[in-house]
This record gives sequence, C-alpha cells and structure tokens, in this order.
Amino acid sequence: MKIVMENVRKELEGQTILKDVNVTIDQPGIYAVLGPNGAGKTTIMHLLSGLAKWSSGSVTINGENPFDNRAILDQISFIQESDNFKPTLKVNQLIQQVQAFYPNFDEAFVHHLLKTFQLPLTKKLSQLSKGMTSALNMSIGLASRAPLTIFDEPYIGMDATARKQLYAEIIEDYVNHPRIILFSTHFIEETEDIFEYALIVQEGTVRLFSSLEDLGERAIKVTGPIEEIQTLAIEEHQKLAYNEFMSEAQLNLYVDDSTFEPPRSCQVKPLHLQEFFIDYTAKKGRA
Ligand SMILES: Nc1ncnc2c1ncn2[C@@H]1O[C@H](COP(=O)(O)OP(=O)(O)OP(=O)(O)O)[C@@H](O)[C@H]1O
Repeated sequence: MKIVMENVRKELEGQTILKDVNVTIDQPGIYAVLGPNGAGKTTIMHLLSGLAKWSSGSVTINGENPFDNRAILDQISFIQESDNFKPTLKVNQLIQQVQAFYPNFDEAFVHHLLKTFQLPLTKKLSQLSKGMTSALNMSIGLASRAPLTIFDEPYIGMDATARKQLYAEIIEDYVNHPRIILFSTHFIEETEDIFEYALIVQEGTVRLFSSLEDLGERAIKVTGPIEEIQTLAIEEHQKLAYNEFMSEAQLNLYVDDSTFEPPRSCQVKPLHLQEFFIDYTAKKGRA
C-alpha cells in the first residue's frame, strides 16, 4: 500500500482548507494524525478514503485516484466519530454487510471484539449508547483488516477502561497483521505508546512527518543551571520552549542533528509526544 499526496490544495466555499500537502506513506505502521482543531485532519482523511475531491495537486493510493473509485474502496476502511453505518441495522446485520464488502474481514476477530466491549448482536445501532457505538465502529474498522485503515477520532464516549482495551487490541492486531493505520486523536498522552509515526497537520498543511524513534532523538528537553542553558548555542528555529525555576532552566528543543551535545552539567531527556506537540504547534511559521 502506497499513499502519495503531492501539492494538494482543497478549496471549499471560497476558503482554502488545505494547501501544499505533500506526504508519502508506504510503510506499514500506526500513524498518529495530530493537529489543532480545524487544522485539516478530517479533510485529509476524507481525501484518502475517497469521500471528497481535492482542488489541485494529486492524491493516489497504490497509483490510483481514490475519489469515488470502487476498484480500491474495499482496500480502505474509514471510521469517523459518528454516522458510519445505518442506525436501523442490527449489529449482526451490519457485520454481515461489512463482511461481504471487505475481503480480509475476520469474523472470529469481530466477535472477540464484540465480547470484549460487551456489545449485543441483536440490538439496532440506534439503540446503542455513544460509547457502545464507538466500540462497535472500531471493532468493524479493525476486523475489516483493510490495507489502509483510517480512524478519525473514533472513540467518542468510550470510557477509560474501554479505550485502554481498544489500544491493546489495535497493537496486538497490528503486530499480527501489519498495515497502514492512520489514527487522529486529541488524546495524545494516552495513545502515544501505540504510534510508530506522527504527522502534525496545522493550518491546512502537513508541518511534520516523523517516526517517533527519530522524534525521540530530536525532540528533547535540556535542564540545567540557568547560566549553562543560556549559553548553549541554539539556532532560533530549534527552540520550542524555555522555562526557569529557581536556579534551573528547561529548554525544549527540536534539534536538527542528533549529535547535539549539551554541557555535562545539563540533563537531556526526550520530550513526550504531547509536550512536543504543544510546543511545536504553538510555534508557527517554522520550516
Ligand atoms: N463543509 C465545509 N464547508 C466549509 N468549511 C469546512 C467544511 N468542512 C470543514 N471545513 C473547514 O475546514 C477546516 C478544516 O476542517 P477539518 O474538519 O479538516 O479539521 P480537523 O483538523 O479535523 O479539526 P478537529 O480536530 O476540530 O476535528 C476548518 O476550518 C473547517 O471549518
């Protein structure tokens, strides 16, 4: 599976929603799609799942234009926050329909997930609670095993225990069946461990695309005596945040070079994804 977005621009009602979106994804992985509200995450996911058309540039999935393209739709599973399936269907009817559509659908796995989330087979979708609906949507999306699986903030209403179970199921299923899973979330802290890559979308464009391994080396916090921190030769664009407390200072950085060496009197630790995200998106206009 290979996703290529080149110079993608999307206009809607005279507004520019996306501009200069350039990204290639060709490795299996669980990708965090992060960004402030209104950044363009859902719009990008709609383009990739064939639900919307872009204004200029190109979007291809395995070399094909995904827009309304029946030939590749069974390769893509898109689960959004709500309105995924017809509310008059019963859970077991929905499973039959989806199973007929997705060639890799795993029936035993979906039943395992329904049991895990205590979802009743014979209830209509309209009779499920918000959290149950999300758990069902996620179960269907995961069991579809589509080579491109897209989850757009899919856990609305799911309680903390159910979300924890969900993350464990995603990881286990991904390990056994690697594929491209895009997952947009605002719950960065609790999801960080499931991701291998992060895309940060801001102001209609993909500002950053990185493996978390690389980010772990480049996104760092340096703490030490104020006078030592202040004398560090840091390029302005690498600085994310600076704070002082008593005689100590903390400098959050996104360094270009993993050979960056702070003085011995300073401590270096990787930034958590959420910390990095907050600092990085607060600092606009960076390359
Ligand atoms: N149908 C529409 N008509 C006009 N503008 C729209 C429409 N849908 C979305 N937009 C605008 O496009 C921009 C991007 O929206 P999008 O839903 O992609 O953001 P998002 O990153 O998913 O946000 P959130 O995190 O809040 O879900 C926003 O400014 C939004 O107002």
